[in-house]
Amino acid sequence: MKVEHHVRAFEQLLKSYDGVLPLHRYLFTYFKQNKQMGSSDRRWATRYIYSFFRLGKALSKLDNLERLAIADFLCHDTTSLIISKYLPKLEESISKAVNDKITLVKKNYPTFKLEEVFPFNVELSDGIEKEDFYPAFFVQPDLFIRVKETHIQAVINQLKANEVSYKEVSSTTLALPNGTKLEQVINDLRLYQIQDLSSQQTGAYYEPKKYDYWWDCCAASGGKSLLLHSLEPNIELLVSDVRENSLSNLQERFLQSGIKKYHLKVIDLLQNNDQILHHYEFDGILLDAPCSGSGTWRRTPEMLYYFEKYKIENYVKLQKAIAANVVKYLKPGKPLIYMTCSVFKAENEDVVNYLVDNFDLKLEKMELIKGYTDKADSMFVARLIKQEKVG
Ligand SMILES: C[S@@+](CC[C@H](N)C(=O)[O-])C[C@H]1O[C@@H](n2cnc3c(N)ncnc32)[C@H](O)[C@@H]1O
Repeated sequence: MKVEHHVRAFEQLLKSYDGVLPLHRYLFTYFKQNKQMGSSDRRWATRYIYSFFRLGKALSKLDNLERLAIADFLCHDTTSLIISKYLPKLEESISKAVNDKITLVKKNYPTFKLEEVFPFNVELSDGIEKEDFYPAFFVQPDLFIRVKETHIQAVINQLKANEVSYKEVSSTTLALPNGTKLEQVINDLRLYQIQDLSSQQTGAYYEPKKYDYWWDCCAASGGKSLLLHSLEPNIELLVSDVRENSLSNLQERFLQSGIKKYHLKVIDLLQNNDQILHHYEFDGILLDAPCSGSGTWRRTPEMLYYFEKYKIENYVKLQKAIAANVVKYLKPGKPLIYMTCSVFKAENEDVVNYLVDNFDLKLEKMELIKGYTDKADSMFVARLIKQEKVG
């Protein structure tokens, strides 16, 4: 295959994509419409476009193909026709560690600035080390599954039988190579849940008790609810979201997991919901808020290229409004678990401070879970306790 062929396929794809749809969904339709592309074409085009976006806005004055070669060099340990043609001097270093490759790129392109990979001049949450955070964008995260402790050996046996490599992260978590077709390997869907490591780790903040009544108020397809349920199956649970189709996915997943007893409502938390909820009082609320998703952009690197800073403020408004609307349904002494998959302080600590300043809430603990050191997403989680009324 000729390099010109690779170049043409990449350029056409880049020109046609505008950042509106998530890239993986766009590619699915694009390849369907471009049936002349064989499986090898599709594989290379996918690799190149993802590599390209992982470079964010770094070296933006260079020609796109040279940028692509640099990006592909940083993201992969096997070479490509584009690297051979546009970056021959670095090709022999392809298998070096990412940080060594970054040093080489800096030496050859003195204008290369790592901070332009994540080009948002915005304060990050406490504890993020930029020297680890930025290079992580060149490394594809793993696929994580959550498994019941009692089932983990059965899952491992099936992975071994199918020669799928895995890492045991904990007694309930396995890391697998991204792109593993799990449904072809493990036929019993009840045995595992796909859930990022950092999402799983938020569970340490929930602390549900037997017979509690919990509300997952931005439940989407139920990832956090399923985690909550695995921590304490004897709870009553209300799940809600503004998007009805997400809740259909949730129903499907709950069914597969054998969970039959729960309440489900479509609720828009920007509206007054006293009519529907006036008699509710919860022992715990999970608020996994809509957010920029900046902690997950290693999986969706197109966002490094297309996200616009002004949107952060819109998310913050949404987060504050939703939180304000749910706190009143929490019993005194009980926790609101505020979560985002953002690394921006404005969506994390600043929202928590707003909640503490404006409502009867006391911060018990909060943390930015740094997935970038574990080939995972990053998540923020805070546990806030509603104060007992005095007098
Ligand atoms: C980060 S996602 C939740 C993910 C989910 N908890 C999980 O673990 O898979 C945020 C959710 O908030 C929902 N949302 C956005 N605006 C909302 C609103 N006004 N009222 C209720 N839910 C809303 C979105 O539909 C989305 O499903």
